[in-house]
Amino acid sequence: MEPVPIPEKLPILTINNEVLLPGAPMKLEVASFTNQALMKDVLTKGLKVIGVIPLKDELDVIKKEDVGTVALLVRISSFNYPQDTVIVMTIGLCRFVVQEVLSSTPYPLAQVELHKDVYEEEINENVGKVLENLKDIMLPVIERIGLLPLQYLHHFKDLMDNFPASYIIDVCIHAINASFEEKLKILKLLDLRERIAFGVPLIMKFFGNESDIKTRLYPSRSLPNFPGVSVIKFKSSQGKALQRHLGDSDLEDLEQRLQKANFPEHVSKIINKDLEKLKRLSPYSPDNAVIRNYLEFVVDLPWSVSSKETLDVKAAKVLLDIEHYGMDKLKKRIIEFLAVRQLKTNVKGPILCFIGPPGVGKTSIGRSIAHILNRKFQRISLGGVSNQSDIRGHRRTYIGAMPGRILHAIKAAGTNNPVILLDEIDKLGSGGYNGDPKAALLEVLDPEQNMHFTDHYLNVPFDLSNVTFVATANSARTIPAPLYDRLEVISVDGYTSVEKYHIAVKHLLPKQLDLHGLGPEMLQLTDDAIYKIIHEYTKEAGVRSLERKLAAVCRSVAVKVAESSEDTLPYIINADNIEDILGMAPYYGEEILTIPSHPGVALGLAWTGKGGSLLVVEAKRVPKSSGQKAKLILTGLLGSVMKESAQIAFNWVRSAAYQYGIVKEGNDLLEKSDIHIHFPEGAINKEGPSAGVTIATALMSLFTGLPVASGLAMTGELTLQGLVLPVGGIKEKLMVAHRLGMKKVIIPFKCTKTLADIPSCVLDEIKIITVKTMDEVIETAFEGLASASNHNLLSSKL
Ligand SMILES: Nc1ncnc2c1ncn2[C@@H]1O[C@H](COP(=O)(O)OP(=O)(O)OP(=O)(O)O)[C@@H](O)[C@H]1O
Repeated sequence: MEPVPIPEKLPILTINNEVLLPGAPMKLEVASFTNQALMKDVLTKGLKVIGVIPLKDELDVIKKEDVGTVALLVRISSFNYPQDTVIVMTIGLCRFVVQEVLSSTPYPLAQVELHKDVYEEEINENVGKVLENLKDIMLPVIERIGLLPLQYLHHFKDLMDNFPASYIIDVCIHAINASFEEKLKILKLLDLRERIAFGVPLIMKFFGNESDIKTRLYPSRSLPNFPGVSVIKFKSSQGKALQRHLGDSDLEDLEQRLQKANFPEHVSKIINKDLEKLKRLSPYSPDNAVIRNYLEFVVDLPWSVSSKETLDVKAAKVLLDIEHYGMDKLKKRIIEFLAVRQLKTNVKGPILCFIGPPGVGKTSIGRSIAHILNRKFQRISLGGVSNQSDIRGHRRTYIGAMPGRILHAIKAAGTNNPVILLDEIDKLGSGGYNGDPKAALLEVLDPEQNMHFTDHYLNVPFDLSNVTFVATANSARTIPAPLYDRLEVISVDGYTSVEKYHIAVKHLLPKQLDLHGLGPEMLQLTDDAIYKIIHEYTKEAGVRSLERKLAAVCRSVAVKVAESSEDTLPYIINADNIEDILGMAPYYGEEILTIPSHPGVALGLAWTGKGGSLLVVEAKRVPKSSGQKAKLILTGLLGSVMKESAQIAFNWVRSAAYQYGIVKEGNDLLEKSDIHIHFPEGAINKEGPSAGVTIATALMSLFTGLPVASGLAMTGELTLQGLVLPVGGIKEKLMVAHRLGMKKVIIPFKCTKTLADIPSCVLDEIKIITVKTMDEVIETAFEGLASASNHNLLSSKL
């Protein structure tokens, strides 16, 4: 085998908290920008050696006289999931000293001088003896405590024989896992005698029993002196021996694993071909790492490993109740889904898709399904995935090619029948330059096709028909239509304060106490403290922020418990002292918003993927510019549908103005001044038709000068005829109205049936008024004043 040429100009990889010593193997994770740039060049130019310099601080730069180690690159693997990472397997060859830094971008390049250690025939007999003894002592210890990875241990003795004896001290220091500072000092000591004098005590300290090891190391004299040490030469062929050994041992290991794996027939053929090719390739060929990574991925895939499914519907009910509070409708549907599976095992059931706001337990219900079925669970986040290759992998011809997320998840699960949760399916990006991810996902979800799913990287079909897919989304509106067709959508609603309280007490708090090593004997939260967190510290449909706040309380109390004596326990957190931990309540007094004191203001209810929210509508007359026509001005980051519904509401009011006595016959509202309608929280996108009735009510209030009844909110689409059409998200809207203490809510008549889903505590406290027309809305909003029969009364107010 050819010796490795070591150039005088070396590209430099910098590392922190670690030191690569000559003779020692090391796995380096390359993350920094400059190091990644270097690895790119290594891959494209096929470099075999680089320089590695340890830096104390990430921000340090390399300079003249720095000492580093020439590193032989044994293997490079790259991953882009879950994030871009390159892992490099290296072995230190010899020390070098930087003579000049030639450039620093995109990565440092330095003129170096290789350090020639003293060795061989000229080495003093005493030094040689010490090193030999050290080797004899260290070998069994290294073997016993597993200080080196198994595959290196195997050839450790051979390596020691092949390497210059001067490396023994370096390898031993590496093996005893000395501190960063100690290793750095060893690296910088260019004189072998000094290295031995500094290193041997460290090794003795590691063994603990100093006197014994000292006599074994130095049988003839108490301390060595090192006369006669002179120059030695580094033989690069010695590095080769090391590389060869490492390469072979890995290959043998891989071959054995491939033989043991239970591949389907069509896969075995391809694997054998690749394995033969790998054996023929030089270890320096860039193809070597590519084929090796591929084979390692293939062998790790669970071709024939599956979990044994246990399904007992009765037990499933109990488990669902233990793991989740409430969610009755959802639990019922899951039980039906499971019951069908129990009766007909090979059924290609629907793909359940849980739709609801963040933090309502969609992911954790998916985990429970896996638990019930006794299968492994994996979650794939589809948010922002815009390339087909994310799902289906890259072809192996690309540098840094990777399998797709589906096979990654299968590999991580270790079984071929896990439950895979496709999270945020509504956030799937639309086709990138590399193909549409939707098409790939459709194939994954299609029971007719997914038994032959072909990932581009794997390049042979993998059977996905045993995988149970479950999906989640925040809103059904944005799920691509072809995918929506394959899903059975189940909505998971937000929680009322009472439900949140029970979830906190039964699930979130015990979980957080456990995670922080606390028990109820150390920390107790009173009910009013929990309600205060729910009402004043969080504003959400789910319970994610609530869980975070409870974690913050546990963290803070954990510190106090650690510092205090037992007689001060338990810490009782109540509504008064919670501010000491969580700071001022951010949503304190939010209900004040719900009192529209000025004419021209009305309160609507909106619904987004994040849950329900209050929508304030403000209308005002403003002087028009002279000589210009009066106009309608709309502001508040509105989508096109919302702009249109504002136009409809305005024109309805315009046409009904005479009937309501707002203008005299033949006059128009838009004659004298501009009308400005604004939707506060102007930085938040607003879209949809459901604000129609609210806008019309705000305008009626403006033109009549009558404030809208207090504690009233509304939702409904308005037509030009003045009809009120049904809208979505009624449950979420009523929940937010309840949270904010609203007394009355107007909803379209056609939404009456959705009231069956609303918790009784909400219906008990809010009066629901169902309407078919805008006239009925006005009747309620102005408490009877605004009906046509009050024509004259209104006219007199103008
Ligand atoms: N009904 C419930 N009973 C017990 N715990 C719950 C319930 N609902 C939510 N949780 C807990 O709330 C936390 C957040 O839930 P999870 O992560 O499943 O929300 P999600 O709906 O998947 O949110 P996202 O859409 O943001 O992914 C988890 O710790 C979960 O266990």
